[in-house]
Amino acid sequence: MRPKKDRTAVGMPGGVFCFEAEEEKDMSIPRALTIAGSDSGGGAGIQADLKTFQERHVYGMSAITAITAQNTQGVTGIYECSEEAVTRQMEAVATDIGIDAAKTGMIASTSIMEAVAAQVKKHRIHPLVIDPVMVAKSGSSLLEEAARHALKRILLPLSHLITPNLPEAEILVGESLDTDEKRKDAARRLTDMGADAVIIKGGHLQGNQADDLLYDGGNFHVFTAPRLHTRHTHGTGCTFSAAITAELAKGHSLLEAVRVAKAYITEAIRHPLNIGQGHGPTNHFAYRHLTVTESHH
Ligand SMILES: Nc1ncnc2c1ncn2[C@@H]1O[C@H](COP(=O)(O)OP(=O)(O)O)[C@@H](O)[C@H]1O
Ligand SMILES: Cc1ncc(COP(=O)(O)OP(=O)(O)O)c(N)n1
Repeated sequence: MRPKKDRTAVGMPGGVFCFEAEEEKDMSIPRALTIAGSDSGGGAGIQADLKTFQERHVYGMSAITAITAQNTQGVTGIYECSEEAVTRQMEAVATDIGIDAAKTGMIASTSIMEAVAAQVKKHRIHPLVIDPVMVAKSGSSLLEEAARHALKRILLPLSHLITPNLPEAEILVGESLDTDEKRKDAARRLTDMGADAVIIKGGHLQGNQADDLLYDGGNFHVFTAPRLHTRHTHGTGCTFSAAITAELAKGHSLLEAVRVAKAYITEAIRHPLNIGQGHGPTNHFAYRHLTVTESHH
């Protein structure tokens, strides 16, 4: 929710920066907040989220929950922020700038989840996308074991959309999800636990497709894409949930937001940057290139 008092902004008419000092304008650029961990390698977490917001033409803000020392090969250190630090970051942006949509990423402990939930309620932050980050693809745990239940109890009921990957969905419902029917049932159960909608991502599926299953509380929708054969998939989940959040911040429907986000992440994986020696990051320039090319035809 945005604060009621007048805001001022430097404008971006037509996507071009404009430095008009004499007249302060409210250009109403959508604003999105990411509440997540920092990835020093720039591939996942806060960095992926802010890059995605920027590419989707949304003003990005951050509340950092933890600092990770991380690169394309793995995580070598995790330094959690205090509850007060997280609270103050959220309070600062909510009371001044305003938030049209927010997402969470790595929130490692129950106490930080509680601090985040208190701010979400206090400032009526909505829509909220919960990416229930548990384990990095490199294998490092990003969520304390004890906090898995807290995630269901504290964050899930606040979510407009929860975006588990397959292993995360299996942990949340406590069983293996090796068929379409089981995945559908899991999605229904996650909405019963309090999420408005659920998308079980298909990046970890076997086979030639990376299809994502969305349950919007009433109907199922499948967002399809061919599986791209690359090891450069660091930050795919963060990028995808950030793209959904950006489109929701613009006021788009959930279905439209997921449609755009699926196209964005598919292109970001299709054109790897080949950065680092391990699992390289998604390419945030790829979709821009695609849309520019499209507009010339
Ligand atoms: N190899 C791939 N080819 C095409 N799409 C992929 C691939 N890996 C992941 N995706 C897509 O990226 C998004 C993030 O999914 P996933 O990788 O499962 O999340 P996470 O990073 O949380 O494990 C989903 O839309 C998924 O279908
Ligand atoms: C700081 C931080 N947050 C989240 C993740 C997990 O990112 P994800 O998009 O799920 O992709 P992988 O890193 O698992 O490839 C992270 N690694 N670091």
